[in-house]
Parts: sequence; C-alpha cells; structure tokens
Amino acid sequence: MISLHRSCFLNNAGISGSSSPFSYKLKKLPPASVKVTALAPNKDRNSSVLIENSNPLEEIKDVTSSIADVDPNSTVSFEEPEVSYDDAASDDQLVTPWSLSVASGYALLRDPHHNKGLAFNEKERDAYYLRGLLPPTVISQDLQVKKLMHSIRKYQVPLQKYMAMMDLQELNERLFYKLLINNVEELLPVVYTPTVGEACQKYGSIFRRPQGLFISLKEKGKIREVLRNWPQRNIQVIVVTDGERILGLGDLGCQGMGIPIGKLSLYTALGGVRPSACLPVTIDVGTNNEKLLNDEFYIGLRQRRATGQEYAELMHEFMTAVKQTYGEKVLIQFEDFANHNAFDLLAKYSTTHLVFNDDIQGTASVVLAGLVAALKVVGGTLADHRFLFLGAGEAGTGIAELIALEISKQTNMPLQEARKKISLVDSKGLIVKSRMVSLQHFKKPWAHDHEPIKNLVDAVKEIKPTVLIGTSGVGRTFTKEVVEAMAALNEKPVIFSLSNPTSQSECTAEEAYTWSQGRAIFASGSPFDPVEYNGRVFVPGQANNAYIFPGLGLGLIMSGAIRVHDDMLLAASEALAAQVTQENFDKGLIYPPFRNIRKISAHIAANVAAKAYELGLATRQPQPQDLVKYAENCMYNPAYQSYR
Ligand SMILES: O=C([O-])CC(=O)C(=O)O
Ligand SMILES: [Mg+2]
Repeated sequence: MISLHRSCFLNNAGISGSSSPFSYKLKKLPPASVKVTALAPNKDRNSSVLIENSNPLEEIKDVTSSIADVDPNSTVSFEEPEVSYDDAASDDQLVTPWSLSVASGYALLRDPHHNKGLAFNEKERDAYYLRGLLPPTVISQDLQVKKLMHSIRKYQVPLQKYMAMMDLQELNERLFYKLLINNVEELLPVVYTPTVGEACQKYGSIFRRPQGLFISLKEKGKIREVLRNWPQRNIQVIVVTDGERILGLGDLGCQGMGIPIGKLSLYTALGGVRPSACLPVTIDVGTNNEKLLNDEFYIGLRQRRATGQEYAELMHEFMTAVKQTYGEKVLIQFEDFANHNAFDLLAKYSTTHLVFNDDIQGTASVVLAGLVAALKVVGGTLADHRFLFLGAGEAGTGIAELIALEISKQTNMPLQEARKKISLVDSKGLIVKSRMVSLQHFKKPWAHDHEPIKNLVDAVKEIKPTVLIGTSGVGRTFTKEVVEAMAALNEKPVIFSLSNPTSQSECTAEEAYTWSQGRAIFASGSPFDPVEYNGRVFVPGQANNAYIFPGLGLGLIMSGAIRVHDDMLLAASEALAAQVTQENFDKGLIYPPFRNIRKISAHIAANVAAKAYELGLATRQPQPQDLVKYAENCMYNPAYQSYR
C-alpha cells in the first residue's frame, strides 16, 4: 500500500525548515496516463516522467520517487483548470482517486474525499485492497442516503444531528453533499442557522477534530507558512471570521469556526463550488467573552481581543498572504465581524482584493430580492414605499443602502433623496440629525431631519412605514404593539425579522401572522415552520443570505472576476426575485423554495457573471455564450466516481 502525505513527500525531497518550494496541481490527462512535470528553478528545469496504462498504484510509486529525486528547490506542477469538470464525471468515465498518492486499503476508507463506504464495488474492493475491510454487501449511494436520513431523523436533539453531519463530512465527503443536496430543506437548519449557532456556542465541548484553518496572533509573521499547511492548493473561496459577532449571539471568539465551515458547505451544496476549492478560516485575536475566557474547554487564545494596530496588522498580513498564495481571483468572504471592523475591512480591501461582506452585502441582496418580489403582492414600486429598520449595523445599513441604490437607479432620483425614504432605529432610538456627532460613520448617511424618537412603536406610528425590517440581533423586539401598529397602518404590512438564530428573531412567524390577523407578508433570517391561522396555512419565507452568496460566488469564480461591484449584488437580487413563481406567490411566498436552490444559484451566477463581463471585471475569456448552462456545467456533482 502506498500512502504518501505531504510531510514525507517533503522529507523525501530533503527539505527542512519553514518554507516549502513545492506546489502541485493535477493536470487533466487522458485516462490511465499521468504526466508529472518537475520544474526545478536551478537545474533540470523541465524534467518529466510519462507513465502510461499501468497499475495506478505502480504509477504513483514511480511518480513520487521521481519527484523525490529532483532538486529540493524544485516546483512540481500539476495543473488543474479553475473550473473543473472532473466532479461531473459519470459512471462510464473512469477517474483515479488522487490525493498526493493513490489512496488504498485502510487509508482509503479513512480518506473523506475518496471513501465510498459500502458502495465500493467488487472490482474496486479487489483493486484497492479493501477485501475484508468492509462487510460483504455492496449498496448504492442512494441507499446510503436513505439509511443516513433514517438515522439522522431519529435524533431528537438538533445538535446531535449537527454532529452526525459533521462526522459524515469527515468520513465521506461525497455522501455528505449528496445527503445535503437531496434533503436541503430538512438539513439546512442543521448544518446552518439555527443549529450552527448552538454548535459555535458549545464548540469547545463538542470539538472532536479540527476543521478549517485557525490563524491566531501566535501565527503573526508566519501566515504564509500556515496557508501552506492546508492540504489543498487550488483555493477559490475563503470564508473568514474573527468570531466577534457570530450571528446575533455576540463574541464567540475562536469558536466562531462553525460559521465559515457551515457557509462553505453551502458554497458546495447550494452553489456547486468544489469542496477542495473552499477554505474556512478563523482569525483568533482573543475574545472579550468572559464566559469563554473562564471556560476550561475553550479552544481559542485566552486573552482579551487585540484591537487597533495589532489587529489591523494581523488582518493585513492575512490578506496579503492570501493573495500571494492563491492569486488575484480568490474570493474572500468576510463573515460575522463586529460592525467596527466589518465596514473598515470592506472599505480597505475592496479596491485591492476580490472581497465581499456577506452580512452587509449578501443580506442586502437577499432582502432586496424579497422586497422586489413582495411588490407583486403589495403593489407599487420601491420608491412608493417607506422603510423602517430596527438595527443599524452591518445588515441594517447594508440593506438600506442597496434599497436606496435601486430606487435611485429606477427613478433617477439622487441617492441622497432616495435615502430619505428609509429610517433606522438603533438602541438609542431613531437616527436623526441631532445625534450626528456621536454617530458611527456608517450610520451618518441615515441621520435625517426629524425630532428624536426613543422607541420603536412610536417610530412606527410617526413614520408610518409600509415595510418593517429587523436587523437588531435582539429577539422579541417586534412586540404585539409594534406588529399591531404596522397592521393598523397597512392592508398588507411587510415585516422581516432577520436576526439569527431563531432565538434572536425579532418576532416569530406565528406572532407576525396572528398579530396582523393573517395580513403580514413575513420573512425571517432563520427558518420557521408554516403557521395555520384562521384555517389558512401561511408559509414564511427565509430571507437569508444563503440564497445569494453561493450563486454570487460561483458567478465571480466562473467569470474570473477580480473585484466585486455593487451592480453585481443588484444583478444577484434581480435573478433571485425572478425565480419566484406564481405558485410560490399563491402560497404567500416571496422567495422560491430552497429545494430548487441549485437552479436558482445557476441563474444568480449567470447574472453576476454577465455583469462582471459588462463592467470589464471578468478575466475568463471569451465569455461563454450560455452563462446559465455554463454555471450548471461547472457545478460539483457529489455522485460517486468509478475508480479504475
Ligand atoms: O448565517 C446566517 O444565517 C445569516 C448571517 O450571515 C448572519 O446572521 O450573520
Ligand atoms: Mg453572517
């Protein structure tokens, strides 16, 4: 059995110390032939080995020994196209289960990228030394999915379901994604909000093995090396958090890692980005959460958060190292940073990197889509409506700005004027001019001429909004009085309770429908079950950025975009709103069901890519003719591959 890990790979090459000159990418080659080109900068620049039609295990022995023989300063280059079609391989297309070696035997069963469990067929069991390591039965992937859903459904506690899913991801990646894609509506609340929030809170005690990359202050000055420790090279998407504002749960420090992991599993399941191209990162600069600091099981740095220059320097080293390691076109998604850093990081890096902030921009795009769809039910144009927000952080101001931008585009109204249709309430009351000096910079554009108002109910009565949006991170703040005030003002009040997880939702679906006598057009950030009121069933929509970021990311990747532009967020919004069917509207839905999410993501990706080409920000040339088809063809397919 040959099992070659990177460490022995480097040792064989006689490399020691901190830097590894090796890089490797797999080149697509005709079946059963492997060509490795070793590029040695100092000598033997182009030595190459070509092995054809032999036993794959033997091939690898040859390949690895020739790699080991080349100059230690050499670069071994296997090239892989940025958008890989390998993952779409069908039954009749044979592939080799590559890692840096051909996995076989016991190691193959423990390699999550290639393991198929009982689905290894007889031939594969012979060829890959699996005889005796598996019970005799051979079953299909579909039967495995059925069996696993059966056992997951038996768990009563959501966190147990979450742990079962994480274990599966570590054991058999394709089965994990097949399960998730086939049962997306049932499993999204498990791997994502609300359960992922609880998982982050309890990360220290449920922690079994590390997932993702942890970069703490201890790694300062060494971040490029840390990135090289990650086993994959062709990274296309990074989701990074510093754990300071995890959902609406506050500072969870290093335990925020659950969020990048969850978001990236949706990149693959909902947007079709290859799992090997996804990198979850948590930046650990400490935590101000006393409970965690005193928790003996806490997994992060036991110190208060670094701020100011120390924080900025670590983030800058990370951002620079990412671009140096993965190039200009790697997408960096900022996730769940606290307001004060989120806006600054986005402003600082949006002109030099391909970055976007999911909480500011992704949430804005999904809410705008929901509002555009809701107009079909409530009537009027965006400019005809008045918007009131509870919460003026990343999500609140991000959504407000995108609505203003869209109104301004639709009506040619100056942006300043369009902003006047939107009012925000924060913990100190309505944001008004007289508070200007003490306002954080991102709130200033929303300080209108108005008398101060202290609480939300009074603001509703005074401003008379048609749309009420909660982004406060504080649960149960849309009280009966607030919802009744909205219902008294509007025939069909639009009410979005966006804070996550469910415990932080501004009101429940049941409250929204009951207190508005079934008239509310309601959506929430975390899922709620359908509600029966007066003999009618209301299905609440889930206004969650999960509708947007997977398709947006795919669109950026497939067009080779180098920057994110606001117009791409509008394009994503438009594409999502266009996917709501009459049948959905008839059920009171303003978002299409998640079960069609891959099709929806393909349309979002196509619209985003088209915008990237239009704006001259796309580097993949020529532009594919049918972008929707192209997006679909690029998507990772979790069906098992057949091993030769
Ligand atoms: O993760 C989610 O469900 C949505 C989101 O970005 C947040 O609440 O921060
Ligand atoms: Mg978030």
